[in-house]
Amino acid sequence: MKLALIAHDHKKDAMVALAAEFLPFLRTASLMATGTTGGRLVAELGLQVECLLSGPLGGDLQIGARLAVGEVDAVIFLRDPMTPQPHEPDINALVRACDVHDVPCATNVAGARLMLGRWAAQAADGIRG
Ligand SMILES: O=C(CO)COP(=O)(O)O
Repeated sequence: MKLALIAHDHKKDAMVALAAEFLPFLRTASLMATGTTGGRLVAELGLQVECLLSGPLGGDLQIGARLAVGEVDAVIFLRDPMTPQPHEPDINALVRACDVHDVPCATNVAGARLMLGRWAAQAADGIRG
């Protein structure tokens, strides 16, 4: 499973808590993230994460480009709906790329829990054989 993880500043604590909740599964996944989000996941949870550019510097676009060529299976993008972002066009481009390529995209914790819960259970079933 190739997962992209992205969180706006006010959602970064929630992303770290979510990742902690699903740590065993996430350790088995191939992770990429925008720069600051990824840095926190590495520093606070010891996850292996390919850290791309920070979102405002083009990280969302990098993830969108990777997704367009089949290198991303799902996106968890904890957006902050209350704060205007200078790179709003990049954010929209990434979410649009998910829709164009029919890649699952959770934009809040509840949706992300549903996705991760299902995949974690599938992975556990696979391990049980
Ligand atoms: O701005 C972001 C996504 O649009 C997130 O970027 P950072 O993870 O670098 O803060």
